[in-house]
Amino acid sequence: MTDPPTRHARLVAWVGEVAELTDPDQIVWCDGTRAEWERLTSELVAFGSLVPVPAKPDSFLARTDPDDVARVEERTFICSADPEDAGPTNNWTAPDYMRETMTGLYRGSMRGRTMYVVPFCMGSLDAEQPMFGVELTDSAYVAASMHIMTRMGAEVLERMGEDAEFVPCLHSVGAPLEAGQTDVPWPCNETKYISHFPESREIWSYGSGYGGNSLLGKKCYALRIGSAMGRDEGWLAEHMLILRMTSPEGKVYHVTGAFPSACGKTNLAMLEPTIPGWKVETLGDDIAWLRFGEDGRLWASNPEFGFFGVAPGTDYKTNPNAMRTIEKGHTLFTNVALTDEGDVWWEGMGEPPAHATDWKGRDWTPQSEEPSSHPNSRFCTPVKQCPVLADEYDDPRGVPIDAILFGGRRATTIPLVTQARDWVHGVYMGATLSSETTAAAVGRVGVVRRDPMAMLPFIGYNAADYFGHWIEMGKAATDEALMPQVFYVNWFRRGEDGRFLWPGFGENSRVLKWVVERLEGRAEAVETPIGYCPTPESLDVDGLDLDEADLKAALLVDHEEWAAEVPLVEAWFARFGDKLPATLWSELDALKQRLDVR
Ligand SMILES: Nc1nc2c(ncn2[C@@H]2O[C@H](COP(=O)(O)OP(=O)(O)OP(=O)(O)O)[C@@H](O)[C@H]2O)c(=O)[nH]1
Ligand SMILES: O=C([O-])CC(=O)C(=O)O
Ligand SMILES: [Mn+2]
Repeated sequence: MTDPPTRHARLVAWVGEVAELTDPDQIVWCDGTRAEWERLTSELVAFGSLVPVPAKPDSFLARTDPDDVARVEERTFICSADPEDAGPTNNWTAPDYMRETMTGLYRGSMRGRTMYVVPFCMGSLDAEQPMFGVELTDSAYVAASMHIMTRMGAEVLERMGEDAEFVPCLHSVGAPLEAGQTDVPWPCNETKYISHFPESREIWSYGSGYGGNSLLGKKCYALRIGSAMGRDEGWLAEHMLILRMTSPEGKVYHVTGAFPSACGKTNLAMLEPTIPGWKVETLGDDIAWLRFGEDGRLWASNPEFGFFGVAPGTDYKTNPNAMRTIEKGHTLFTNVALTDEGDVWWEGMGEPPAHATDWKGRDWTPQSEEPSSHPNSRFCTPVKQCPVLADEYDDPRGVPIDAILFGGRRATTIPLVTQARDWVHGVYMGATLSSETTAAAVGRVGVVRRDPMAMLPFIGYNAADYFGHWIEMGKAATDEALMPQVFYVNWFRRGEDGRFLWPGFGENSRVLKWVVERLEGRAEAVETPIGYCPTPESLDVDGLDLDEADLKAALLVDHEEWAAEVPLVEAWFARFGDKLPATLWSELDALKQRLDVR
């Protein structure tokens, strides 16, 4: 075996230990070059794991095992020393027990395969303290995806020097190959573990090749381990898009938005405003790290280098900038359909082709009973290809945040937009956020659950402590007026006939405009029991073909619906016992008084 291309002794020792345990045929240190990308993708094509997408330059399609299509929340663990530190919303297992169990699974698990060493950095390499990680994986699909999703390779290794801190991320698909055994296109294991050790800042993943379970810089590091780091160090790791909005007068605002998986982050981040003179630029579509700047404001940066976006529903009408991003090629698609012309297709992308090959590799026509693409099918594409990417995407400081949006997918109750009265009320809104479940995680779809700050599956510690940390961030501000204003949005309210009341997508720029005008103290609002809501006149609906009754219904604060919400919030808060910050109970009490319920 060739010498490792680094003098980082701890890294070399760890790679050696893992190789000893997992027994790969060879070790490849990834350098992140174009040649390496070509090698990885052509090998994957040769093995049948990737199919070329000839209609798009340098693009490929992966079809996963039909049972390995989404994050597995049931199999995701926070292995803190004390179970209290995982809290009631996480699966907890004692770290020693988890290490023993998974060591058993990893023993020989890379046999017959290559172990890729992927040095990566979440966020800018020029940060004061670059956030390094190293992923060891036996999946070439993961190594290729990391090329897109992260800053990685030889330059990262170089910057790590001889002793930089890094988060060790171990990943195996759990499918060793015995001599003579032929491989399958998508190796994985029925047994899956996505484990996090917040105290030692380590990630161990086993059995799944699907992005959310295997691209360990993303949800595992940047959110679960990141949130635990943020608790200890005074910052926030959040499931948020970041965008810049420029008004016709040239005033610039930065907005983050926390919506649960498959609830509209990527779409809002790349939005094309329908109102004249306004401009939106993208900074991030999934994860934001929020830190105080020297000016006392909260600054947000996106630690990722690629988009891992939901494919279905994406087209030139809904998200033209995502289409333009993938049109440039260099994109890995997962579980979408392939047309006879050699292009990708999915539900919601214009007219269906007369014939295609579906995500399971079967013939598909518009008459087929099943959709052509998995509802959680994805595109993985470089941020740099986004035509509306803001220049600051690589600025280690990020951008100063003016407003934070919380949002969910709720058919009822939650109005189009509500402004919080103050920071603590905003934290209450986030802590009680609810949404219908989606295909982004394995399990039933369409069930309403609390998803605090859209972080339910991603908080790496006790959610009650996390709420406390949010409240503390407000207190830590030199002046609360410097903190972002908080808004609660819902693009997904439905009429009695089941259709969406609000057109959404580009039209959401109208809501952003109201948000900006509230920041400027210009837009009108009515004070309701749940916060400040737009008057129908204060929302710019010029040129919008929208029924007046629908608009009213989208904005409605329905007393009965909110009264019905109260016991659900009570039950949710009760789960945290004494740990729940008392101020959140006070917020609920005040709401009950305003609603006149007891
Ligand atoms: N009706 C409606 N649907 C939307 C809107 N925005 C997004 N969607 C749809 O919701 C689904 C998910 O949207 P995304 O923007 O990919 O959601 P996301 O939050 O980025 O999802 P993850 O990447 O899983 O975290 C897609 O099918 C979109 O077409 C909207 O404003 N209105
Ligand atoms: O993590 C994933 O699998 C994809 C994603 O962005 C999410 O589910 O929020
Ligand atoms: Mn997304």
